Formats: sequence, C-alpha cells, structure tokens
Amino acid sequence: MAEKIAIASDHAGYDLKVQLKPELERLGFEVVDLGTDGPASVDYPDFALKMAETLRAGTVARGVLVCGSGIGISMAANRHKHVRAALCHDHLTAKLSRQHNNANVLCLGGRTTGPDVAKDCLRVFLETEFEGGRHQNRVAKFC
Ligand SMILES: O=C(CO)[C@H](O)[C@H](O)[C@H](O)COP(=O)(O)O
Repeated sequence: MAEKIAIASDHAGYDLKVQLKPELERLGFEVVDLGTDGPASVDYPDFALKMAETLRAGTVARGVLVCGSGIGISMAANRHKHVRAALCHDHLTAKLSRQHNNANVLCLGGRTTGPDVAKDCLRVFLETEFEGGRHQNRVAKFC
C-alpha cells in the first residue's frame, strides 16, 4: 500500500502545491491534499493547523507545506509540539533537515523557490534518513 503524504498551502503557495502533487504521485505516494483549493486569499495558520491535526491523527507521518515565502507557515506549524517543520531552500537544507533535525514537514516558498528546486528539495527530503546519535539528543531537547 502506498504511503500517504499530506500537502497544504495558502493562496501564495497554491501554484507550487499544484506542481508538487504529481511529483509526489510519481514517487509512489498517495497524496492527501488539505487545501487550499484555489488562488483566493486565505490564512496560512489554518493550513498549518490542518497539517498538525492530520499528523496527530497518525495515518500520515510526513507532510509538505507551502506559503509565499515558507516562513509564516513553518512558524505556525512549529507551534505544534509533534511537528518539526523545516523551511528549505535547496538540496543541502532539505538533506540536513532530515539528517540532523528529523523534520517531518518540509516547508517551501512558492514565491521564493522555483518548481525544479522545490521538486529536488522534495525528493531529497523524502529519501534521506535521520542520523540519530548526537542529533537525537538535541531533537529530544525541543520542547
Ligand atoms: O507568511 C508569509 C510571509 O512570511 C507567507 O509568504 C504568506 O503567504 C504571505 O504573507 C501572503 O501574503 P499576501 O500578501 O496576503 O498574498
């Protein structure tokens, strides 16, 4: 059975979300789209909350959030203790977000990151394992 992955955005991240969904399907994931469903202005904390609630329910372990810059939606998502949301801009930050921080949500900026770089971030985020060890000690200190 395909792993489920959740994706959500505000209006400023909507176009990039639309472009990332087929890439996730190509990679073999079942995509759970939490909205938004069009370009009309919405508030990104509402979609960060939907992501947090979906992860808390337990049927989905990983997610992708997109707003204009990725900043607001990552800040809102990280208000939830079980969420480790990482705003990534390139291959290295996406890789380190997994290796060192065990991020469970990838955040991207639809107005700051082009689709090709975003897809690369997505792929490396999904394929990179957490290294544990000293990094586990640090992640355990998040409160
Ligand atoms: O939170 C943000 C900026 O740090 C996001 O990029 C939002 O998408 C952005 O603020 C939305 O801006 P808009 O002018 O309402 O389109």
